[in-house]
Amino acid sequence: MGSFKLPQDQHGPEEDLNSQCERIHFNGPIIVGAGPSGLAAAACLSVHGVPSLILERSDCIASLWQYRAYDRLKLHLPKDFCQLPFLKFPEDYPKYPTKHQFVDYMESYATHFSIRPLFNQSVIAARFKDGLWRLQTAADHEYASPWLIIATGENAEPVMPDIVGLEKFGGKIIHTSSFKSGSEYQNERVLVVGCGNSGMEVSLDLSGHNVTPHMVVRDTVHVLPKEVLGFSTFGIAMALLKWFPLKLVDKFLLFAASVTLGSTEQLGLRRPKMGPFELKNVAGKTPVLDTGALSQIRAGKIKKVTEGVKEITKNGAKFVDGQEEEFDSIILATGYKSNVTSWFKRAEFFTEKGIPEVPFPNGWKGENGLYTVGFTRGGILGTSCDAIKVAQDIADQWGAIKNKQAQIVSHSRKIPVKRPYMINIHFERRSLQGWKAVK
Ligand SMILES: Cc1cc2nc3c(=O)[nH]c(=O)nc-3n(C[C@H](O)[C@H](O)[C@H](O)COP(=O)(O)OP(=O)(O)OC[C@H]3O[C@@H](n4cnc5c(N)ncnc54)[C@H](O)[C@@H]3O)c2cc1C
Ligand SMILES: NC(=O)C1=CN([C@@H]2O[C@H](COP(=O)(O)OP(=O)(O)OC[C@H]3O[C@@H](n4cnc5c(N)ncnc54)[C@H](OP(=O)(O)O)[C@@H]3O)[C@@H](O)[C@H]2O)C=CC1
Ligand SMILES: O=C(O)C(=O)Cc1c[nH]c2ccccc12
Repeated sequence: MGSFKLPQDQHGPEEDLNSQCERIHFNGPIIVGAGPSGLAAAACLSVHGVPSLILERSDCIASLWQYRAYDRLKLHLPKDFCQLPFLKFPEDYPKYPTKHQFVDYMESYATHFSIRPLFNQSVIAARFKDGLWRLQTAADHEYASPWLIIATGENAEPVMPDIVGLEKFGGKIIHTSSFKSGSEYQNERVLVVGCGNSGMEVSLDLSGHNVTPHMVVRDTVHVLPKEVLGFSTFGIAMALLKWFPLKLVDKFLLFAASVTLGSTEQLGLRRPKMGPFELKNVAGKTPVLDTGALSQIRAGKIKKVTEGVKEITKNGAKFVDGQEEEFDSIILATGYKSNVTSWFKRAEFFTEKGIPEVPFPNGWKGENGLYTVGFTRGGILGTSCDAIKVAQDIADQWGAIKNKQAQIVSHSRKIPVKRPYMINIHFERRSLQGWKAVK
């Protein structure tokens, strides 16, 4: 059962979140977010016979993949590492499914497990009161449940950089989450800020559409081949990690990268001191898996801007190295961030960046029925690990509650029960007047 505390307000004001809103009580866990993590959590729970309710801010599942991903996006890890628990990708899918195939898979996943999220329910506040998590949505509903599973993801909001003069720019500025295709930029002069997987692939896409983008590389970056001798680099790393320490695996990957890609340093892409997988674990910085951008940089079809942007002007940018260029459009490939701290004010569980303070593999469980899925820095593979553990943990409590309730009904007498069960029963009896129940 872990560390259970007496029910008390953990955060938020003493008074109700919003006394005017419609109040809905759900007996099973409430999941926030209908991306891969929320769906995996719901599916794993349903396998244990535990009902769950998903609240999703968007109007569809997997909104990151449906609305905020560019046209040419494919999984850059092989499909074996990106499938969700209990349902494999279709046999005929390619090794690296397209975003459309991934979305189709997730639609089938939701259908298979009868997952029907409530859409247009953006959670804007959460607090724990009287043994229950209470969630307020922008749609003026308040939901209550003994369990809260946060599955809003590491990529909930775009990071907008604080670059001097950005507001003065006369052309178009977008974040990569709104980028669809280089075809919309033909013959334009484009600045891409950032050189992670998004910046590299957007630059590559632009270079295929008669654009020679300038890509800002302000710091160090690890670029790895997507595959070595036909085997995915990620797969190789996972296999080696079963036997060898992380640092040694990183050394091997860097050797493989130098053999297959040549020296990236010579192209002006300096490598961080820390190895690629260690850096991903420690700082969440994903190495770039090269899908072709490197050869375009080598060929001069993607121009690198080292040291960064000093200032954006009305017509272009001034760079730290003193150069100045004119641009028609700026694409911010500056990454994403969690939004948890904006609605969940529980400082001791999440870092200020909105990811669990305790790193993977132990960040999935908090106190008082709080859980997270998908904040692992390990992509969809990490999501699956979390979802299985969270569901098992809740299923154990659920089973115990159901047993106790059955005993109470059959014996019609007061049975001494441990606190969590008591709270559930206490809650059902006393605190729910005026709340609608969802079955
Ligand atoms: C472009 C891109 C490509 C990627 N490719 C891969 C890959 O190939 N392999 C891999 O393993 N990982 C990849 N990742 C990592 C990626 O984060 C995961 O693949 C996956 O989408 C994470 O799932 P998630 O459910 O945790 O988060 P998300 O997919 O972001 O889903 C979270 C959901 O929560 C909703 N939400 C957010 N805030 C609220 C709120 N307050 N109230 C209600 N709902 C809310 C969102 O609308 C969203 O639907 C990629 C990431 C990006 C950005
Ligand atoms: N095909 C796939 O599967 C893809 C997967 N992804 C995944 O999505 C996630 C997000 O990737 P991505 O969108 O690339 O974001 P990342 O966070 O990985 O990269 C952001 C980039 O922007 C740079 N940056 C941030 N602020 C500034 C600034 N003010 N000036 C200059 N540069 C700046 C960062 O530099 P610095 O490092 O110095 O901070 C970094 O190069 C990753 O996990 C990635 O792997 C993304 C695209 C495709
Ligand atoms: O693509 C992503 O964003 C991921 O998080 C997947 C991922 C997890 N660990 C990695 C290590 C190297 C490259 C990608 C990933």
